[in-house]
Amino acid sequence: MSNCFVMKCGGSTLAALPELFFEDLKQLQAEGIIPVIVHGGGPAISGTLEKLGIETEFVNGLRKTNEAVLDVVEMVLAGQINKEIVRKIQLSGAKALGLSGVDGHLIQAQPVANAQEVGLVGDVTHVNAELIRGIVAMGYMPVIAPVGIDADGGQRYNINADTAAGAVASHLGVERMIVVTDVPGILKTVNGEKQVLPSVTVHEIDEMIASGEIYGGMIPKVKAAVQCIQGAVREVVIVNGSEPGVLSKALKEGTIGTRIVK
Ligand SMILES: Nc1ncnc2c1ncn2[C@@H]1O[C@H](COP(=O)(O)OP(=O)(O)O)[C@@H](O)[C@H]1O
Ligand SMILES: CC(=O)N[C@@H](CCC(=O)OP(=O)(O)O)C(=O)O
Repeated sequence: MSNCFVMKCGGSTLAALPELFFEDLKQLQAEGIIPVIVHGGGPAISGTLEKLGIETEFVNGLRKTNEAVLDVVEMVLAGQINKEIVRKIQLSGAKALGLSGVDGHLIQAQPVANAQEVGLVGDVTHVNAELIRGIVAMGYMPVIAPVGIDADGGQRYNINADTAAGAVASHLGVERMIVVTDVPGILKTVNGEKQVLPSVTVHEIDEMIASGEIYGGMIPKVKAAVQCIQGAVREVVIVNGSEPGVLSKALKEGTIGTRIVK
């Protein structure tokens, strides 16, 4: 789908996204550059778990998930956050349709390799790209919450939103994925100062993970990016959502954020 791009919107930045961000989305759609949105919501999930007195813990960036945690993940991601994003897009005047990976078997998943450690966390095995194409053809922006379902339809899985977005981008065959977060790109300390890297290679990413310069929530982003660009996706750009006109700049000018290229 050469006219589509996948945008992953992180929980870290959702509350800070200015009205202009949604107007930018609408403008892109009007120009025929169609966003397919996959969102996170990690901080909101943690907040609700805390209110409910349910303990939460991360192992290598993945939330340890049991059935009680999964209920909250689904409620917050597919309910609260998904509808909040849909409302904001609709307020900008564009058409959006929210759904989770469960709807129409949109994101099929299986347990991750370290399921014994993290529980009901999923890896994506299949994406119902036809459904996404159908929604886009009807003039709606798909807004996808990263809850997956197994092939039988009996088991839900919590999927890291970066991983889910990367899988959607790969299965859809888009050229670009934009990862919207709360930092202006991948930062590296040069002469004692943090600088945004305009672009990085897979080799540099490996080095930065090994040295600890890429850590925490940036790890699933770069891993999803590296996996994506092995296939049809040409580049992944990491940008800060609160910067004005960030999407247009990333898509049309290429002058913002960090680009991860083949
Ligand atoms: N090298 C790096 N450059 C920039 N941010 C980094 C780096 N390594 C780790 N991070 C962290 O990754 C965070 C973004 O990931 P995360 O908090 O999971 O965001 P999101 O909710 O958008 O997925 C940044 O706020 C920063 O703390
Ligand atoms: C397995 C796993 O860790 N799932 C994530 C899903 C949400 C997410 O990834 O949100 P961000 O993009 O805001 O980090 C979680 O439970 O927090």
